[in-house]
Amino acid sequence: MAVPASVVTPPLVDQLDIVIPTIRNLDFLEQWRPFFQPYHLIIVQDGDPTKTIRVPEGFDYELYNRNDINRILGPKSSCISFKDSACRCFGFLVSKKKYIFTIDDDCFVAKDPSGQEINALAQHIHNLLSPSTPFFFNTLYDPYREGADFVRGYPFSLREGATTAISHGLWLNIPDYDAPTQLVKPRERNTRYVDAVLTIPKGTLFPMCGMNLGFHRELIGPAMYFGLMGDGQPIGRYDDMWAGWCTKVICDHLGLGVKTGLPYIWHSKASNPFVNLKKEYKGIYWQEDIIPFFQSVVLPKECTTPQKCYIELSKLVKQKLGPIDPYFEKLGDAMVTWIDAWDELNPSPDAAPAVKIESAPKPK
Ligand SMILES: O=c1ccn([C@@H]2O[C@H](COP(=O)(O)OP(=O)(O)O[C@H]3O[C@@H](CO)[C@H](O)[C@H]3O)[C@@H](O)[C@H]2O)c(=O)[nH]1
Ligand SMILES: [Mn+2]
Repeated sequence: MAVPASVVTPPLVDQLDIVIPTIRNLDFLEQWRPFFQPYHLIIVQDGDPTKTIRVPEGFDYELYNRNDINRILGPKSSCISFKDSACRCFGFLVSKKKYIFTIDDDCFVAKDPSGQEINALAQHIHNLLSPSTPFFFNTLYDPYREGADFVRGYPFSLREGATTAISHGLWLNIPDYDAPTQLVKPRERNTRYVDAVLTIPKGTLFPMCGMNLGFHRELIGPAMYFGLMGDGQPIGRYDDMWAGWCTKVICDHLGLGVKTGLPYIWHSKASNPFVNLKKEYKGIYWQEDIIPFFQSVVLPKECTTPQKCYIELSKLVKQKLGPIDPYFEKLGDAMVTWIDAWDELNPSPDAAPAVKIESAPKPK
């Protein structure tokens, strides 16, 4: 007998948090209510902490503003950006769940070509719970998808695939273009719905956008730091790019998979290209050196956890990118602070307690 929809437990409902960075209101949640309501939200309020962000009724959430970040992290709060969507990584830090889905507050429910509303969260969960194929490219796309498989010539020894660590979704309407592209193509809209999920091959970097992103927090969360951006920093809007480059080289090293493609969201708001250009221009120039750096990264085999990989990467960032600009020295140090904060808030089960637990008073 079919189980009524009302009693079907949504997938990973107790193992996944939804992280939303915001400087606006959260009315967009009304459209996502059918898909998001069963899940716990972590809202990271950026900008003025005295501003009240209204959360629609009926959602289970925790909300953190800058005062909370400073209170919880103390001096380590210096690694969390202010006045940039990079602040979202604080939500990754304080979550206690196995998976994260992060979405921007100007991203709405999109429709597939049949007119069906897309449950982006469900698709990310499917992507994360099914293997990736980073070691050998399957030309029929996702072989684990209903109605597809591995094609002739695909080694059987590789068909088990790799555990998926990241699921990178895309956007209809406003594409995530950089400022120069936005300036020359102000009216371009993405209307192309490509019904595919691809594994990004091992050894290949990609420009990770943070607006519609799922990841396995336990496997790669420590590397999902969105860097030093926004207020007081020489660069902005490279938060997700930085996290994507760091996580991809670490996923490659640890044998984890990264997927891109479905699901689509409807991205509604084009940010100001002139403001974006001011934030991005150093990144556009620096990335011509940053990319070759990440392409050259080789992590030692002793780096068996994302934390160890990340600390090793921070040393290389300072050593190899520091000569470009003192910013990278600061960023390398902030990467270490991030890991310290991660380990403080997420002590591993076999680690010594983060704080000394006073021995219980002896019975009289
Ligand atoms: O100072 C800020 C600015 C924004 N936010 C929140 O972050 C997301 C994204 O903001 P927005 O939609 O205005 O910017 P986009 O240009 O569309 O974002 C793309 O560029 C990346 C920026 O690095 C971002 O991840 C991409 O999606 C919204 O939720 C804002 O409310 C903020 O917290 N602080
Ligand atoms: Mn946006």
